[in-house]
Amino acid sequence: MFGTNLILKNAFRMMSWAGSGTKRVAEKELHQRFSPSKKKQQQFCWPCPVCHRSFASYLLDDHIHHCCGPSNSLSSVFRTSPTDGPKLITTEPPSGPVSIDIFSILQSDYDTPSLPKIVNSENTIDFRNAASSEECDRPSGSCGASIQPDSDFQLEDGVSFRQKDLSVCVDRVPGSGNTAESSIENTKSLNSKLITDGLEDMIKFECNENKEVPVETRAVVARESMEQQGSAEVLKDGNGRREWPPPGFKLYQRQKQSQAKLSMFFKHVSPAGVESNSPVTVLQAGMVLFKNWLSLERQQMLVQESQNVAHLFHRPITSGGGKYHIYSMCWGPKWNPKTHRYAGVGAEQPLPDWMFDLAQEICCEAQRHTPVHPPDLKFTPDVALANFYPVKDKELGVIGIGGHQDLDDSCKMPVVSISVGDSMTFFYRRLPPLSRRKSMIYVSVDEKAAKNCVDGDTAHNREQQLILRSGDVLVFGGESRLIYHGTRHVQAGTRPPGLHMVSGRLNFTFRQTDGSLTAQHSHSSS
Ligand SMILES: O=C(O)CCC(=O)C(=O)O
Ligand SMILES: [Fe+2]
Repeated sequence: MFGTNLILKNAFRMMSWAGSGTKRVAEKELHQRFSPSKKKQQQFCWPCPVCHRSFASYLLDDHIHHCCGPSNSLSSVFRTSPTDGPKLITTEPPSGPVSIDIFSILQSDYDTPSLPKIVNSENTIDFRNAASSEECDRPSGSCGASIQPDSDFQLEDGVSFRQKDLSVCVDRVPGSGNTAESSIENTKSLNSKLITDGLEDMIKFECNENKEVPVETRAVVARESMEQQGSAEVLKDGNGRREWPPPGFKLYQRQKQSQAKLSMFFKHVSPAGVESNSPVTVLQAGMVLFKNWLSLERQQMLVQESQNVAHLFHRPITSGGGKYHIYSMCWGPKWNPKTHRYAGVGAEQPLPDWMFDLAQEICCEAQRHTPVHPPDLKFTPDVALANFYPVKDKELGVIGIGGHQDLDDSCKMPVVSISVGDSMTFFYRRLPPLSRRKSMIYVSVDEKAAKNCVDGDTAHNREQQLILRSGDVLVFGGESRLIYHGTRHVQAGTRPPGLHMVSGRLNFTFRQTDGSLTAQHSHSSS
């Protein structure tokens, strides 16, 4: 729509190991130069679900033990029952024991973030400064490596791995423009391929039939800026055994491990979410994240506004006739949950002025960082959609919104999204994945980009994930207005202690309809 080419040219840049010009530096020196300080290793923190203080991931387990007593007592911590209808939100401070769903934090299942693990077993992967990109979060700029399983497979985004290939992933610091230099110790003859993709560089070392990644291989990834350097080490035992699935990976469907099926195993094992430490991050053109932007007071005001209209929250109907596992309501034009259409006349619930002002203020701020709308226009939101995500519950099943594009409203204007309450993972891609493109109507900002993507999923279209916490604000417009996005796993007990709200997450999205009041709502089933 804005004539933007979404395909990153030269996304796959071939780098020959032998001819890459990578500086060979003595191993010891590499260690000193590229191993991040202890402080950096500790950068990635998780909040304790009970006291909400943050701890380095590897300390959290211990802390929870001290904070809540022995782990068996945690199992008796009560869960909140599913909230519904008018009882959606409480303005009363919680009394009695803090309500947490400790299992969703401590246990790793396919839609629950696994705590980062640093595995040092003999025959598997030893991450010098972080964990594998596929299994958990890494501190920004760090890297992880993994030896591939005993069969060929293809990642969802079309990157294929042959047996024994090695991959090393490094977070990119958004906006830095730096790409990684790579080398692999002990190995002179492996081809390496650099796959650059938004937030991440992945270096794939290709083995051929005669050459495989030798025992005790050290892959070193160097970056131009010292800040972003790191190293990862991959160890195999003398027999070359590897653990399958790799630590932290979960096979969620036991099927014949054909090449096609293997890719399914990797579907939900990508990091639980990229956590940005900086207050403002331009994630890609037209998409900006403001961390902890909204004061607790204004978050509480949004909770209160939702409380005032709690009776209007309903479970929207999916296109298949089922019900979403979330509760929604809409300020502005009346939105019909059955037809997924705005009624257009007679606002059922007018958008409060202060919320309008807030959305406009955020949009102006976003526009200062990246174009989220045409410069000659002003964002005048007339719709605010509130979604309430209860914590995961047996009855409701998996909570979240499946991948979709927001097509109901003016695509010239951005979507301004505010998160309040428990944290949740937000995933996005530039276009729907190939598998979904066959079954859904999708829209691309740029015809050419869509055409280029038609035959496969390029690394450029790789899924990215964010953890949206209470007070975080995300704006997507301009070139990112039609991102394919959705939400998954609410992290119970992660909301700020001062926020008087039951477990779960509230999300507010402000949009401008521009009279396009009959467009079909595009949510897929959750
Ligand atoms: O909850 C969120 O962060 C996203 C909600 C969303 O995508 C939508 O309402 O269309
Ligand atoms: Fe959406």
